[in-house]
Amino acid sequence: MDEQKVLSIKGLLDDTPEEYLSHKEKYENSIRKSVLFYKTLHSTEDENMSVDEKTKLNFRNIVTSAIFKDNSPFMLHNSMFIPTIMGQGTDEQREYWMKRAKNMEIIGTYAQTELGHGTFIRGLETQATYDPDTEEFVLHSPVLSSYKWWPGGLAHTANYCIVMARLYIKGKSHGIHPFMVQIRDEETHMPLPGIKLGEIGAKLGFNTVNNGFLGFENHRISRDRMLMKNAQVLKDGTFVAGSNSKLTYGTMVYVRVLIVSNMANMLAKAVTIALRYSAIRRQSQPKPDEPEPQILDYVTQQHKLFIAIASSHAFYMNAMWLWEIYYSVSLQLASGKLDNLPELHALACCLKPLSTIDATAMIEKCRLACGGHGYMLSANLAQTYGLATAAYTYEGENTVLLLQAARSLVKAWVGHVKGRPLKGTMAYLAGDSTVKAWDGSIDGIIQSFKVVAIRKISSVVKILQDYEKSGLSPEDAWNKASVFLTAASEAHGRAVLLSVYKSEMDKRAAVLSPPLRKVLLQLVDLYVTYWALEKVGDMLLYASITDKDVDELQRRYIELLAAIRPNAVGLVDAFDFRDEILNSTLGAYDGRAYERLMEEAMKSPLNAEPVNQTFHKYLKPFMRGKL
Ligand SMILES: CCCCCCCCC/C=C/C(=O)SCCNC(=O)CCNC(=O)[C@H](O)C(C)(C)COP(=O)(O)OP(=O)(O)OC[C@H]1O[C@@H](n2cnc3c(N)ncnc32)[C@H](O)[C@@H]1OP(=O)(O)O
Ligand SMILES: Cc1cc2nc3c(=O)[nH]c(=O)nc-3n(C[C@H](O)[C@H](O)[C@H](O)COP(=O)(O)OP(=O)(O)OC[C@H]3O[C@@H](n4cnc5c(N)ncnc54)[C@H](O)[C@@H]3O)c2cc1C
Repeated sequence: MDEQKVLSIKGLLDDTPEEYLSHKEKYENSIRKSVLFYKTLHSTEDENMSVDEKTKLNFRNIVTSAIFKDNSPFMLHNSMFIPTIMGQGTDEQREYWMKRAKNMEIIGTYAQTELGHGTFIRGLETQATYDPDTEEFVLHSPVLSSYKWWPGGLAHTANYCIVMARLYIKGKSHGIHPFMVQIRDEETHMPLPGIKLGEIGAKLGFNTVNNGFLGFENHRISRDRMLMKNAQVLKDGTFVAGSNSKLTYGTMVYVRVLIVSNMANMLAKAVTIALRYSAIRRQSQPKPDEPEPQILDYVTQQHKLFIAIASSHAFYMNAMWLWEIYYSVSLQLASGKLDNLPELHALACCLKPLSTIDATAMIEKCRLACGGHGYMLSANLAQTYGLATAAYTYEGENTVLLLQAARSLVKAWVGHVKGRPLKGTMAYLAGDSTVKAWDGSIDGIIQSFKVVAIRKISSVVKILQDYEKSGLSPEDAWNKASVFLTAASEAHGRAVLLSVYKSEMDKRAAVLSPPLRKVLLQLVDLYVTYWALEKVGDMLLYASITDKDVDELQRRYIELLAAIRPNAVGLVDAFDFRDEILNSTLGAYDGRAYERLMEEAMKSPLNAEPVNQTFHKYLKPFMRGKL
């Protein structure tokens, strides 16, 4: 990266650590850094790029911005505002709005969630009522619960937003559709008439994303502001429905795919910090006549951390694989072919939850593996956890998405039993679900995970059918069985994660140098063995593993940890995060953790003076019995 760009990254550094800034200063500082980031690191497309190149550039920009500035007030502009224009706008609307959005002439966000509804999109209450006399939509928030609540950048940053609102024409509801709405004056940045804007307040994390609220008081927009690729409203108010009402949900599928890659990146950052720290931290004296060992030499420490390296690789491989599927389905949708959309939706509904569940848990484990210093904000592990755990909820709360995936799995299984062919990533459900003898090879274990998924899906379908036979409605049967429906989805997702990681690594292994191939395949082996041990109950129940096999698996796992240990630091160095990006006292490349901890401590405002003014004001009188 050229020096100019490096200098600009240094500008991303905070002279005063963010934790000592006020809520307002944090936001203002983040705007400063986001502008700096965009001016230097954001790659802009040129006009003669193909759609293919433009789409992939946008994907790269989002991933880069996530690496460099994952809690920027501009986050939604790139990750949802632009993709919605691309996915939901007509050619003419795309032409006009993409230019303005790409050049950052306008800054947008995506306003769907309301105070009263986040998961249940069909329950959204913001109204867009068509007025054929003026050829306008009247946007209105009828009740408090209909206020848009959460959109990133909405509070003080964006001047435009995509509003997902319920379309009414002549009193009839036509469902939820996307509307391009200017919310602030482009010159003064004041909220436009009939628009109430504000910030929703401090959060567990993401405190510089500027999440806001938005209420409408009969605010009018012209007809051409409804994004009309998938459904149209003609001048006279005729509604023309799209081929599939779920096409308006397209941006969410796109972001779910993005999130899988973002989890790979977040986990890579956290394990780089924790592992580098574990290499310099020495503690305890197991052997009296020897120096204190690196904590990285404790096998329990390796158990905490090495799986995070492998998981980051697994999420990355799955994300790239899923992105290719998303991209090909998007091209099919463009030509009106919808039949692969359900599978893409189900895949995203599995991989987004599993990658966020695993990454969140493993980032927390990285923090805990650093002992007391992991608890310092200057370690940047708590903040990384805060960012990752948000993804459990946003873009489709994980339980809800796993239930969505279960919907597809149940349909596929019932169809299979009736003789309908299974396809794509569900084809394995038609496979043999009896395991004669445990096969401890990597492929054998992955096959066992597929058997577990088949058995869990078939057994939860049986529960559903028994409930319905007993007279329960399908909805009540579904709710009663929902714990095991999510378990079936998780099993399917686990089987996909494992098999895709293995197959994608096999594809790449051929071109790797033998030493690199050996190390990367050790990580695949570790990942598969780790999960077989984590899910040993399922293996015992469905995959004929014996206690002897488990004993062998445990020994193999221990040997794998030992084999990976010599390359562990090299493996996280290979993630190649600059210190400015890790932004961690514990994870810097030079390993000077103690010096950095002290340097950061001295930046605390409290250390500006040896005696704080409260001594004379409160403590001394108190201790002298005078308060
Ligand atoms: C790098 C930086 C990081 C990226 C950084 C990103 C920062 C992000 C900041 C956060 C932004 C947000 O959160 S934006 C807001 C995100 N909100 C959400 O994701 C809301 C989640 N809720 C939903 O998606 C929906 O409500 C859902 C749960 C799917 C239910 O929808 P419905 O009720 O309309 O549909 P259902 O009745 O359940 O199902 C009807 C049928 O529709 C199908 N269906 C449902 N959704 C579908 C879909 N998306 N695509 C295709 N098909 C779909 C189902 O499979 C069913 O098919 P059949 O079974 O065949 O009938
Ligand atoms: C950091 C962050 C950033 C966000 N950014 C944006 C943004 O930019 N734009 C935007 O529009 N939104 C944004 N959101 C909102 C986000 O999309 C919603 O929070 C999310 O969709 C979940 O909806 P909810 O909050 O209403 O939770 P709920 O749906 O109320 O979930 C609460 C509980 O109810 C359960 N539940 C709900 N429905 C069901 C069901 N059918 N079956 C079983 N259990 C159910 C859930 O599993 C969960 O345990 C953001 C949220 C966060 C945390």
